[in-house]
Amino acid sequence: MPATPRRLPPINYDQIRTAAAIERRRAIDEFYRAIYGRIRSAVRRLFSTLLPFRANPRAMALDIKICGLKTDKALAAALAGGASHVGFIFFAKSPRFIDPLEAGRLREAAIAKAKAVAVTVDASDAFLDEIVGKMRPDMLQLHGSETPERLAELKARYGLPVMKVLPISEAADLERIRPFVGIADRFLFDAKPPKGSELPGGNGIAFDWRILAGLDAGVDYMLSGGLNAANIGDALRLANPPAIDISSGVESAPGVKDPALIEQFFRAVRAARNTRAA
Ligand SMILES: O=C(O)c1ccccc1N[C@@H]1O[C@H](COP(=O)(O)O)[C@@H](O)[C@H]1O
Repeated sequence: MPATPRRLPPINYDQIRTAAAIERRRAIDEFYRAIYGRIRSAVRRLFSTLLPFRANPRAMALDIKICGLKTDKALAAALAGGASHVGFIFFAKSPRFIDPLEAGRLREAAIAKAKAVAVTVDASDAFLDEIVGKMRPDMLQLHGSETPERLAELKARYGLPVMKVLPISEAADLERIRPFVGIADRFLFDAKPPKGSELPGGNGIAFDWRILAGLDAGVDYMLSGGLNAANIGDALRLANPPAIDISSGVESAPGVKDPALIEQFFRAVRAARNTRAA
């Protein structure tokens, strides 16, 4: 009997096309993986070269807040000097108190130049509503005994960043940062007010800046309290803060800002920073 010719299985072109497509995809993936790997190592090499320059983020920018502004001239001097923040005081007993509507008028000049900060002390919701509505601050400074819960409440209510003030006189006072970490957007360290003072801030009193030298570099804060043109060099050298805040040090009398003193303060800051950079 003649052998029945063996029939070859039909060619499955779909299978061949699929296998070729898979192979092509694999080759393309391989190619991109190799390129991606090279780019990643190049970027890593670049960053490790730059790392020493990133080691001290505080060596770069310095925010400067001029606080307790009440006049166009003082505000103009603060902006001309390069203030990053301008502060308005909403504490009735302060000689720097300003009406929210007037602060709202003044702050217009600062738009796109400096952040406008509303300084409040254990203010009620009603007063804060008025301040936020009339002045439209970029940030709230809480200079009273506000709790972390109150901070969270205010952040949710107004959608604004909050700066919590902590009075400092000894290293142990820095422990009070803890409950506010992750809630406060920034801290402001001020001296404790003298006994009997009606003002929680704006007293022109400094604390020992060396206390801040060992602070974790991740803590963002403003150094405040008794700063002036004569001592700012020492303050920057001893604490190396990311930001500074000044009020009575640029006044000719309580609540009276002096544009010439504001200019002099900025000059002193620049001189101190140039000396340190040299
Ligand atoms: O300045 C005030 O009158 C004031 C009132 C209530 C709360 C805070 C106040 N001022 C803040 O304190 C700092 C430090 O002031 P200084 O430089 O020691 O005079 C000031 O910048 C305000 O943030």
